[in-house]
Amino acid sequence: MVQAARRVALEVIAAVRSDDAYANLLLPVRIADARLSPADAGLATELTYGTLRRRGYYDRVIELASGRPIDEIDGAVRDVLELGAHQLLSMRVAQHAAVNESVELARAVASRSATGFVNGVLRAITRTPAEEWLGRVTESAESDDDRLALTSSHPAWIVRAFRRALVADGVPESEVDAELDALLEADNTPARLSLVALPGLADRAALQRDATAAAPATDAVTEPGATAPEPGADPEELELALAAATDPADDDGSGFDAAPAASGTAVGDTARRVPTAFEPAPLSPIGLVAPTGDPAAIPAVRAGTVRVQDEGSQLAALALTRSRPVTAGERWLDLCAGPGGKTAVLAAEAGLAGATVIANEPIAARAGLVRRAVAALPEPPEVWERDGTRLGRSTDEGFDRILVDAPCTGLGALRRRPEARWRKTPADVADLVALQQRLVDSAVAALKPGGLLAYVTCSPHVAETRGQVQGALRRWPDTLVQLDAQEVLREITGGAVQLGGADAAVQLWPHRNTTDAMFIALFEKR
Ligand SMILES: C[S@@+](CC[C@H](N)C(=O)[O-])C[C@H]1O[C@@H](n2cnc3c(N)ncnc32)[C@H](O)[C@@H]1O
Repeated sequence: MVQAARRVALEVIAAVRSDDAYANLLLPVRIADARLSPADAGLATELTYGTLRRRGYYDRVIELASGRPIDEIDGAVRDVLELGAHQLLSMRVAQHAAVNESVELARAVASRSATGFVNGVLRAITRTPAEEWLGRVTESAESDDDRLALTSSHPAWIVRAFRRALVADGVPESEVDAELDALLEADNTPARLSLVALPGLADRAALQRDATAAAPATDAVTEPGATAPEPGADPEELELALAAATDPADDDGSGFDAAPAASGTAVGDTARRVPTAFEPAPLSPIGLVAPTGDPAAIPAVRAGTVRVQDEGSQLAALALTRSRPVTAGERWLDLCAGPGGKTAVLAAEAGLAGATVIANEPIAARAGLVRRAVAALPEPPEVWERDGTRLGRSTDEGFDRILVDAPCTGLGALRRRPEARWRKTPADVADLVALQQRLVDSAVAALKPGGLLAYVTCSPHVAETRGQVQGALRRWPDTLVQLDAQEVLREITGGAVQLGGADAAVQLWPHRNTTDAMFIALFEKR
């Protein structure tokens, strides 16, 4: 009998490979189906996330240990080998348990001959210490970026894109290698749990009280299935999120930071543990962070007045709402709103200042998530389901502030989605850049003279960030003026934010700011 945690992990890893499943959506469902104990749920999460994140490295080790190119190994066998390699090289699992359970898994999912192969390869891995494997993998690299790609388990094109983005953000040549190392490492480290208290609806002190009240007296954990393993992951919402996430027009680069996919949080270590050690977020004036835990245990989260949201996303929304005082009656547009994380912040801020918000999201399932995200607001925003690229020319009334939180590669949020790095290709960048440009042009058309535009991505790729800013200023030389988003962010964070870049745009980084790598540029329409 294979331990249930390993079986669950293998099922999810296999579904990610063969059905393009999203681990952070599927895993909670499988954990609940298998009725895993909290300890096993934590183990299954570590096995799944760790294997998916580091599979690039494990594949090279498997090639070296087996003498076979990874592409020539059957997919199901490869899944088992990667899972076994993760236990042998990165976890403190007893070698015999890792090997024997892997052989049993191979027996269940592959041919009889595969069990011997799995046994042989994993035993070969055990004969060399983990540090030596690192040395052998490093030696097998053909260039510096190739070495970094292998050891940090990222595709080489992403390593190169990060290097260019760091340079574009003003990192001196002599410091780029160290920063790149730190950035890649941050992608392999689960994010802290990050929450936003919606302005006017919840406050940070109340949340800290709630969290303490919800915490059990001992270090107990909640029953599996008794609370949602991920924020808001009740079956209905999960279904919606799954529908949205599997929509081919979407992919996961679109920044699910407020829906169930907020899950890159450190659920692996202490799945379903009630978060207790809340602290005010270091940067966001409306944020809180906790090392780990299940936010669904907090009443305010269940009520929708407190939401899971990366701190960088909070700052992006606040950059638009707080860059200058709001005049009552202003009309705001969230052009690419799904699943609604930033809409909720915009709408809460608008509610306090007497502005109104319209949220737009063309994918119906994601528009549904936007409606849910704002359901706790006394006056929820109207939700449109239009193509944002055409919206600008087709609206009669203009808007005073527009957020373009553009569909992007999501390269800035890889720590939250363990498999995402293997799904992206350079070709995605070209398609998204063209779409982003059309969305910006549409937003400019929809903006009133004197209105504000925030262009935001959860990617640091230069073509999606500073390239888009330069393009917009080139296309709209007499219309757009870039504002100093760095100054705005310094103001919002009370000077706490550490920024690079000699220009007016903001690039946040996981290794520097402990946020996703959000990019924020602000413009005013003349
Ligand atoms: C980065 S996500 C937005 C995240 C969201 N602002 C939040 O904070 O939760 C980008 C969104 O743009 C949507 N999108 C894709 N194509 C679009 C289009 N042509 N017009 C408007 N939105 C679009 C995607 O479906 C996705 O929901």
